[in-house]
Amino acid sequence: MSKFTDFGLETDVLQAISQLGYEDATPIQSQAIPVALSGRDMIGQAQTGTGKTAAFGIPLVSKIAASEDRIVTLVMTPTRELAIQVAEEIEKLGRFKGLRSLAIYGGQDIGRQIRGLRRKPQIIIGTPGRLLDHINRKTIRLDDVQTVVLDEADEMLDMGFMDDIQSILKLVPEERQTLLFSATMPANIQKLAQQFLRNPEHISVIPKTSTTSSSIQQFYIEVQERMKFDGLCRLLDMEPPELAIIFGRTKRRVAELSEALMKRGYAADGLHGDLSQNQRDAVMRKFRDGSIAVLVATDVAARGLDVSGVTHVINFDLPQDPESYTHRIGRTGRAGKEGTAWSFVTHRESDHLHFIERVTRFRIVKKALPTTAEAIEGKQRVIADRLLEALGSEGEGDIAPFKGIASQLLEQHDSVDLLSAAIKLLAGDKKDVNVELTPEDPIRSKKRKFDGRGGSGGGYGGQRRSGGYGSSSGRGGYSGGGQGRSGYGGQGGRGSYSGSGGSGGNRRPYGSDDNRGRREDSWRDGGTRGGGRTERRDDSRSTRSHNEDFVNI
Ligand SMILES: Nc1ncnc2c1ncn2[C@@H]1O[C@H](COP(=O)(O)OP(=O)(O)OP(=O)(O)O)[C@@H](O)[C@H]1O
Ligand SMILES: [Mg+2]
Repeated sequence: MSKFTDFGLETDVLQAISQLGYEDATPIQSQAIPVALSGRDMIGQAQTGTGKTAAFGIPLVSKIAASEDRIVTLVMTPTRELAIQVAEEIEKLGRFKGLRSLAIYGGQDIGRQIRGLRRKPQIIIGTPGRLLDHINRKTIRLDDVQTVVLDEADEMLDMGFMDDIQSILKLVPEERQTLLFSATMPANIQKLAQQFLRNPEHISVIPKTSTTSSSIQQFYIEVQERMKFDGLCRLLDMEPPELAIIFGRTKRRVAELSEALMKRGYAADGLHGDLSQNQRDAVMRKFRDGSIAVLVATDVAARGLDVSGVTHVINFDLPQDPESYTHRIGRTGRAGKEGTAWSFVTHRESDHLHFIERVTRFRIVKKALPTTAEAIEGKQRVIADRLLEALGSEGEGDIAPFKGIASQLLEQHDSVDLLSAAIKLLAGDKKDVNVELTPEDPIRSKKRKFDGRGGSGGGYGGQRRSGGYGSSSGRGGYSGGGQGRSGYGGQGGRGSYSGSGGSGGNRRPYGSDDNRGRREDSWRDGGTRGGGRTERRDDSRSTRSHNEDFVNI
């Protein structure tokens, strides 16, 4: 564990860190910041939610002179939401130095971005497609870039951004520093690193295998496909989340599911790649400010998103890969908080679940589908709490104006009957509202060679936290005092596995057996030439994008 003052950072940067509420560096920050400051290339791996953004953000802002008026730093992220979020954190870190950063992503008015570029930002945070658009329009030049960060690099490859990343990096001077960060390090990352990084330092802060404390409790429920929706409603009723993210496999699935939840009275909305960027931004805003409690999303929300207060992640559909599972559930249990992850597994998918368990070395505990009685009880508990809250601690609250009618009603009716009727109304039960979901096929397990002993072939970073925050076990055990946000614990071994179809660094080939295939953002992010999905490319892959199945997040 280190103090931020140990790194010899400027006062302006230290002030920004303290304003963010960070007291001590997390383990990945402790290890990565000095290396990144030294100018070396680096591969950084640490669990979800442990502060990787600041681990590269702090050295980035430290290295840039306030007087600089060229683009000297380029950060690439796989999704638009992540570009926005990382840009916000970097903006905050560079604020007192007066640095300027700009997010560049598809779906946003390019004119607005061009105006932003006139402010001469030193740091650009973008998705590869739109970055290339700007490069081609000559609105962005990369000749002066000294540092490149690839956040969630494996995901960018999976989304089909390899060619774009290569084209972009070719335009960045070879004399540069390249940093690559992710929570998971599948095999294709090694390949990318070999190509683009020079003698990188590997920093890996991942916990030892453990069956004990974890900040994320993980459960699965075996359920028939047609029972999933009712099961989900029962789960949400039994264990009402503060905020929950529910992952569905495809855009259609997410659209149907979010609509169905709304019909049943849940404060939900959907996030997927068929929405306009304005709609996507609006949904994220509502989720961040708590006006919706349930975000239903495709894997577009699986990576990097940091929303505080997410208590539950629910895999309505299992993800294709163990990495995806790790990233999805990592949307909860962040920055020292606890979280719960549930996964629905159809009978035919149980092998796939066990594959995920084996690779990630998570313990995912089987639970029964909540019963209707448990759901009702959970819901009633919440209503009872709301009633008591309205009553106020002194028994007064703001209820005085209602007392007259309450007394009148009580003269005519039994008090228990009356209160029961009030609870029934508050429950707003809409379980008779008819909803329809198109059934999904079970996911097909694409088992890969798995080597649980760990090793050089791309160590897999599990999410399991051996010591949790404030742990005294494990290197990097950390205990935060005071009012700041506290840190992290645990470090250790890892397993590894290697992909079978990893040629060209893409683990998800476009073959017909893969119902995920190339993902939406890779098409959309360049979409300034008419906004269509296929405009950007005329190579053979474009044709596939006509098929919804290949463009589904
Ligand atoms: N030193 C720190 N002390 C307390 N909180 C921190 C610290 N550093 C970062 N955080 C907070 O931890 C949360 C997670 O950080 P971040 O999003 O960078 O995680 P990450 O490791 O990139 O996760 P993911 O793998 O999901 O992308 C954020 O809310 C961030 O503000
Ligand atoms: Mg991150």
